[in-house]
Amino acid sequence: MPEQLIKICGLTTPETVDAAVDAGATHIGLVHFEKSPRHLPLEDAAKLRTRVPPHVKVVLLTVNMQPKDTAEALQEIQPDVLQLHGRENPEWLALIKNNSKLEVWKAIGVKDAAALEKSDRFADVAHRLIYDAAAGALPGGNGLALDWRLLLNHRHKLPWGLAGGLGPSNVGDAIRYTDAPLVDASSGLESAPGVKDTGKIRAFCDAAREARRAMA
Ligand SMILES: O=C(O)c1ccccc1N[C@@H]1O[C@H](COP(=O)(O)O)[C@@H](O)[C@H]1O
Repeated sequence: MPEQLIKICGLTTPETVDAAVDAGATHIGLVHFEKSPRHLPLEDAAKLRTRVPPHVKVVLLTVNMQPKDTAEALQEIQPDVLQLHGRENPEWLALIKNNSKLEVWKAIGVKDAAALEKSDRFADVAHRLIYDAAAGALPGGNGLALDWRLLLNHRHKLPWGLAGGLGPSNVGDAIRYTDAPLVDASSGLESAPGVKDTGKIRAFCDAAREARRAMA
């Protein structure tokens, strides 16, 4: 049975990082994007990063960040993965991929089948695509789900993950319906914007693993 990959994103406190690790998240996400309620200054992100054991991967999420600032963030936080969640183009990803050992993930806002097809242009320059709802008030983290039916007949050219509006009550359906190898959640695990709920983190991880187990 393949391991269900689970990313808990937008963690901002030591308690919630520990809760995600204890609940069995495979990836934890730190957001460095000032407009987000989950934004972490570099110094705070670097401190949280040190709590994460080596078997859990740290994903740094940025949005349209300039190369110089990106280099500084990578140097300070030393993530395992860089998730680009804005309008970054394939050339920009190629530059990062060719100049570092980082895994590079590209978020794709999926509003229709054409958007999904267009994501193929990242096939050679990303290690994974994260399919999210199209941008709302923020480029992501809006709690909006994409139309999962769009994913059903798509031929994935590289590893992928499902994000957008996932929480404890729908992650099982999402996995059963789309067979997503990785599920990624943020606002659905909060009691208020930017405030993660450790009970929801645990329930999300349990539900995701249970759905995968039942499909084996
Ligand atoms: O979480 C944010 O604030 C955020 C800001 C800018 C870009 C992406 C952001 N979050 C990511 O968006 C998806 C979906 O989030 P949600 O579960 O619908 O809240 C996920 O990858 C978040 O990490």
